[in-house]
Amino acid sequence: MDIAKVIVDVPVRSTDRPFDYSVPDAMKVWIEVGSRVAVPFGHRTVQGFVVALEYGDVRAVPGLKPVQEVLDLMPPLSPELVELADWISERYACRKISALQAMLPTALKGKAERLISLGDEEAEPDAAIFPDEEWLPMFPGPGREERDIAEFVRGSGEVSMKQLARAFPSGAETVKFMLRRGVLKESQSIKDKLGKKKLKAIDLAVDPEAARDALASFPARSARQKEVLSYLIDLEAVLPMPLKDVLAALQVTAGTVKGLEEKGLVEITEIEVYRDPYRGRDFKPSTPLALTEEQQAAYDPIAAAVEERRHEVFLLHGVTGSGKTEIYLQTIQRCVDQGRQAVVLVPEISLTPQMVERFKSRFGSGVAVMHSRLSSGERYDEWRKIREGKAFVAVGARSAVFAPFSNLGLVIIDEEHETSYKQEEHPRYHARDVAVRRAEQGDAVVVLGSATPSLESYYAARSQSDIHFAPRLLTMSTRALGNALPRVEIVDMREELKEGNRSMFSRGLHSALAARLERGEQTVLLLNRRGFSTFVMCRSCGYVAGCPNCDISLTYHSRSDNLRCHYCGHAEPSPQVCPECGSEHIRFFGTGTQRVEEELGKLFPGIRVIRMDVDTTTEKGSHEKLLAGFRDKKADVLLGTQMVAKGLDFPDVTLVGVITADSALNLPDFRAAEKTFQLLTQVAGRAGRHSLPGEVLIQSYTPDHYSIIHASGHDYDSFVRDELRHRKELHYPPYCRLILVTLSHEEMSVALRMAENLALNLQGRARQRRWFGSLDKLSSDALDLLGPVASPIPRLKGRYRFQCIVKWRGSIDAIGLTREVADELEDSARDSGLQIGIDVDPQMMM
Ligand SMILES: Nc1ncnc2c1ncn2[C@@H]1O[C@H](COP(=O)(O)OP(=O)(O)OP(=O)(O)O)[C@@H](O)[C@H]1O
Ligand SMILES: [Zn+2]
Ligand SMILES: [Zn+2]
Repeated sequence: MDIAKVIVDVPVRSTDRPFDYSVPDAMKVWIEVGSRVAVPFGHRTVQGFVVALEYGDVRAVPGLKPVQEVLDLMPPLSPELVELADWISERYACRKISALQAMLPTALKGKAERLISLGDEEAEPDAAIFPDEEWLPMFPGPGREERDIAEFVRGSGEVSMKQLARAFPSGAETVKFMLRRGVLKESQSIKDKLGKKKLKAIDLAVDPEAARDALASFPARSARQKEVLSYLIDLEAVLPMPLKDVLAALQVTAGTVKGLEEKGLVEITEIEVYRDPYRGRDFKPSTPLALTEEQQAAYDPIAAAVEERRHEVFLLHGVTGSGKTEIYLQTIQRCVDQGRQAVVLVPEISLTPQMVERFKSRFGSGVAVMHSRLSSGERYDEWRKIREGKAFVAVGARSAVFAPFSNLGLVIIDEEHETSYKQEEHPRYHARDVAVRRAEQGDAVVVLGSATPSLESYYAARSQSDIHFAPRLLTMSTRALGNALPRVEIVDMREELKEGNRSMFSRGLHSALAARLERGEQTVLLLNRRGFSTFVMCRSCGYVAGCPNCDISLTYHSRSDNLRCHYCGHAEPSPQVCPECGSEHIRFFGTGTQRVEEELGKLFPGIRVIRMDVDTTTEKGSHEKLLAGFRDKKADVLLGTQMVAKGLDFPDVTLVGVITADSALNLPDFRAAEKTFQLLTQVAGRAGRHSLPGEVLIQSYTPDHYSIIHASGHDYDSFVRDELRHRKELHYPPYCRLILVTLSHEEMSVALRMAENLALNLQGRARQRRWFGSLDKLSSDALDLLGPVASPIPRLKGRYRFQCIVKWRGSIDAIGLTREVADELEDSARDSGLQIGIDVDPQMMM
């Protein structure tokens, strides 16, 4: 008899381990490692995942409960993904169940449902309670209701508690009474949030010969039926086909088909269909381009590793427009030719239709797309296309790293420096590191591509001594189409102010824009909004509208004319007068994209602007519409936030302007300079990509900052040199690794005490193990601790927050130790409402 080890969906720490269940004989063939099952847990039925199967003597384990149900015919996870989940839970100090669930589409997050069926035969309603039919009118009370309920349940065999409540809104008492007496019984089952989409289809019920015979003997008045039948005979090879297609093609009604069905000539069935988010769109097929010499030199080693099925990580450092995408496409082809599959990760915001099109054009319907703007039904179906072997390339955001391919040969991570590859909620994994781990398991190749590689990856490639992985560096320093990188000019905004220009546009940017309008060329304007918000301030007394639950200012939303907190969702109407001093001079501040748009309208009457930001891209497909409009030259300017900086390839864009380059430089984040450099380099790369030369203007209040100077010179190497020097001095990655521990509690004093407690315990234990010490000596194992200090957002959703930062290096198990100390503290403070969050390799320091 088999024993299944199951991780159950009960999100508390004490259940964060496999539980044993016996496997009933009838389920044996269906249960595998990776199966999703329903199991009894306490008094409930919960969903779980089989992480191991063992042969054992079930009789030796008294009280072992059986698996109740196998939820899918094909296990949604492979043994390889189950193993990966285990690695993630250790690497990122998260629960196993949350790692497993992160791998699946939400549609498969089943929840228990209570089902009611008729009870034992003996408990059948007896005559005393169920009055005879003729007496019924005289017994309108519980007896009658009980009979009706029993009939209702008998009719469907099994009904959910919900259905029952809907049919008998006031019958709850009676149902309870019946359950107690055993007339009804309750069971639980796991129900998925979403099913497969089914469509009515039509098929011949007899073989084509017989159908043809029937056709010959049809009465003349059934012309319509005759028409349908001969249509079906002609298309016999593609049956069953969707019923609605037949109805539409022949302009007949369902009644006509029904007639044929009654004659036994056709049958109506159901077929499963995939919800295709790109349905009805034509993708022009594309063929491989002849590679340039530089591309070839980068392509060869990647292709060789793929060919030899050898695990290797490459860092493809190629300037904007160097043709990285073509290399991705051709290496994927190599991988697919071997019968293996490929995953392409793209940051969520650059997963534009233009990007998807490049892959669909080359690989057609073999491409599955996974990102959060799809409906959950579409996402589920794209996922199934992969699981069922109908797709061989998955293009998607972060979570596509879990695409359920059976034989993954290549993972490409475009814009590998993007912080969005780190998930900011549980499980806090980094898709790049997960990809490397997954590729290691299956002898697959990883390509990290970027014009501005993250310092972590670049340093690892250069020093070949990193703890995560040591990629091989491939460099492309020229553009594929042979044109030069655009000329970049820095504009000192302090000078502008001195000379009396108070506008947000410098004179230089103004005249460059005017020239573009004259020549009919296009402009991309970037507003670096990181660090900016459109908050409401009183100009008389300085009052700023803040969130009552969090220590941050509220953001103004013009659409709804209200103020909202981006952290807790609190919303309130925007004030007409200042609540502090009563002044009417209260209005929203900060350089929002809307204000830039207004100003543009004033400076250049009639200018056509497409604005792209969180406000204009919330609707499904809006992103795409805006970009298509710009491509079709329906606008002179594309104005937006980070979204406009990445991946866009428009031939007529000859000017890129950055409104304020340095808004993010002063954020409390040690990566502030790196992010500024990356963003500026990326957006500058949008200009002059084709035949027309490009020009870039960067407006700045700190024009001497090295991140801005080096971005203007397209000088990645110098930037890295300067930035690494700072990181080394201050002991930040890549010279060590970080763990951010955040403690929160409703009472400030408790939060602080606990944070101090945690810091002391951590230090003490690190000392015992002789880990605690200075990070100055680069070669040794070491751990250091910063804090506790108040978090950059000191209060969130009504909870006070303190943080400690663990800095560590070497082969010590700092993650394990941090988790151990945090767990103990949480245990000792049980029921006090203390929450501890652990973020390994944090990307957001807030
Ligand atoms: N071998 C080639 N022959 C001709 N054209 C090419 C070749 N490779 C790439 N291109 C073209 O060069 C342009 C830039 O290529 P691509 O967009 O792939 O660059 P990239 O490195 O991904 O840029 P970015 O990092 O800025 O997104 C595209 O228009 C592409 O079609
Ligand atoms: Zn005021
Ligand atoms: Zn809030």
